[in-house]
Amino acid sequence: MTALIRSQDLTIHRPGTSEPVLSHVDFRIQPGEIVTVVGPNGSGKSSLIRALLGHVPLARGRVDRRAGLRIGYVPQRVQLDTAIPMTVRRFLSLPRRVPDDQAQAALARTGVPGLGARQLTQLSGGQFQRVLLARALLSDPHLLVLDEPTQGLDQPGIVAFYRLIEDVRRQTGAAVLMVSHDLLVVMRSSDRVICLNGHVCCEGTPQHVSTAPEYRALFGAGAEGTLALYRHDHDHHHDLAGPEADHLHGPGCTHGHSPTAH
Ligand SMILES: Nc1ncnc2c1ncn2[C@@H]1O[C@H](COP(=O)(O)OP(=O)(O)OP(=O)(O)O)[C@@H](O)[C@H]1O
Repeated sequence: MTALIRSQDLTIHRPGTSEPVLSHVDFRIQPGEIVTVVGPNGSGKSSLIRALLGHVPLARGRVDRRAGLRIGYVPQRVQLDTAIPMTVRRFLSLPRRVPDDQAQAALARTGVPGLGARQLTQLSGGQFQRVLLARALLSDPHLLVLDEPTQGLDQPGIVAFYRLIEDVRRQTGAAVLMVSHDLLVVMRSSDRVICLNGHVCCEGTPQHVSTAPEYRALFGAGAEGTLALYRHDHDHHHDLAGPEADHLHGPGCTHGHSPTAH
């Protein structure tokens, strides 16, 4: 298998119910690819990530991970016990002790050299995200998985963080799977974008997706960034001014298209 991770018909239910959170997701990520998952709140982005990592049970379908695959994961939320003082250096050695030179190299690579002695609670949001990324890089991963890595950052911080991700990909060759709400930056930085709303609504290269009329219908005319994400509704009809072939539907995609809708 050339893909690092592949899912077929991935379906997950809300725990203890038969209510689907995600249905029939066919997914794959190739070595070196940057793939970003976008979608409204509650659309199943984090659930997809967790299912691909094997952290939640599947109701149906399968996930295959390449044998020996090393993954560096930055979860959406990291609970810090602020009552326990912890330096960046110590944090980098959790759960596995790493030598000083590796810790320093990881911090340097993510643009925060010399922060080792700093308390975690004294970091800015952007510095903390970079420390999390440094920790994820310590295992020399084939695949970096980042769930909303730029939440809480301002616009320059977001742009700088994505630039860093691209640098890391270039330097290490690691593939990157990200969840993001930062549509404009996503469009610039990703090889492929997947739009979820309980199922795969559409996917493709950013260039392809951003020029498709269906993209404008999904994300707003002009695709004016983050706000546009909240304006689309996949279970409404989409404006169909172009060839429908430009808009790839996942299996189970239930929304219709109409030249007159919206
Ligand atoms: N452990 C859980 N128990 C019950 N429901 C859950 C659990 N985890 C997720 N869900 C539900 O599954 C749905 C998808 O949640 P998920 O966190 O995957 O969405 P998301 O797209 O990542 O959202 P956001 O953009 O807000 O982070 C939501 O309706 C959520 O309430």
